[in-house]
Amino acid sequence: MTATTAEPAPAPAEQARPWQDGDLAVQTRGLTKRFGRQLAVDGVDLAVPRGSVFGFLGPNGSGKTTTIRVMLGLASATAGQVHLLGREMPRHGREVLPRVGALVEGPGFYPYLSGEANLRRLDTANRYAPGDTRTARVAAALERVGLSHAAHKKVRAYSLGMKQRLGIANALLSPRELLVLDEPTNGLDPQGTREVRALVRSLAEGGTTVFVSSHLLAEVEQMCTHAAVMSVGRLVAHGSLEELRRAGQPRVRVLTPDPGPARDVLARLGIAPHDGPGESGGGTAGAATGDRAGAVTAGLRAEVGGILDGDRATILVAPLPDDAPPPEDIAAALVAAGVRLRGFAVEEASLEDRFVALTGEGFDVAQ
Ligand SMILES: Nc1ncnc2c1ncn2[C@@H]1O[C@H](COP(=O)(O)OP(=O)(O)OP(=O)(O)O)[C@@H](O)[C@H]1O
Repeated sequence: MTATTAEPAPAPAEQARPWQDGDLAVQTRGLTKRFGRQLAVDGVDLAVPRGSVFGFLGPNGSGKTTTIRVMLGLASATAGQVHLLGREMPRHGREVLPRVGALVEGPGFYPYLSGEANLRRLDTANRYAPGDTRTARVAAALERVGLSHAAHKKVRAYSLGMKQRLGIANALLSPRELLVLDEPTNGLDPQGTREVRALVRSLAEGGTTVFVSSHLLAEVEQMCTHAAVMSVGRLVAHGSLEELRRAGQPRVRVLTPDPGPARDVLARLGIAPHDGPGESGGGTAGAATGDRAGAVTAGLRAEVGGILDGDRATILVAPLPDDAPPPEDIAAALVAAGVRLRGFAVEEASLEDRFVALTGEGFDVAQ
């Protein structure tokens, strides 16, 4: 279909795997896009369940917009295939695209026209949109995004958040089975961000599949039921948020004035603590893993209260391998070896830990 001959054909087993078109709003296989020598999208296999709010997460430049543009037929793939709403793209674009609303790099609005006049103009340009229902559809779309009060205001007087919502209203002018929103909260202030996130959630409640890209992990956690994570053009994780959380490696956290012997015991059990700054001064616990550990350190300090007085203590943090003994046995082994314990915890990895581990980059977790 979209593929050129630049890449090898898929293996026979790949071709035999059936497309799950009944259940999936978007499915890609081996999707690849090259710009000259740069591989912007590298063999991406996406499966977006119908009815999901699907977060497409990745740092800047990881290939999200390029994937979206190829998905929608705005750019051609170098190799690979895309099915949108069960139909192969771009071959069936004419049939499929009227059922897909998209906000990619924002539509061009005329600043000297009102929001309503802009939507009418864009709807007129859509040859699939029936003219006799235009007025009602424009009013309904403005209402849907909470812009009825500003319908007759010139767009140049709109805030960035209002413009973004107008862009979403444009995507909603016709009934849509799938909405594709590329970084819809980018550049918005906190109020605009909250409005757009609430809007995305409410759109999904109506049964529309929403595919939303973001570089903000917190945003995806708040809005989405499923997510895929991109890193340097490749898909590095994919699934429901629950599955992604479960896939994280739990870790053990030990607060002790005896870090040396504690390390030895952990090592005997096949558990290797991260190298941290080691012991801290001033009678407080030492942070072992940088910024995030700072918050945890404060928590532990509160937990152990006054017993830290006058002593030095260290927090050791280590990922727990699958075959590690149960937590009670680890604690017992530490105590049996004479390690004095002031705190001991086994905790699940957060999604943030997991994604940082997968992409090798920090996500902006603000907002
Ligand atoms: N038209 C183009 N020509 C050449 N390189 C491009 C083009 N479009 C994107 N790229 C490159 O492809 C890579 C992926 O870019 P893309 O915009 O898809 O990433 P992204 O994850 O959407 O990032 P951002 O959040 O910053 O938009 C980047 O290195 C980018 O510079």
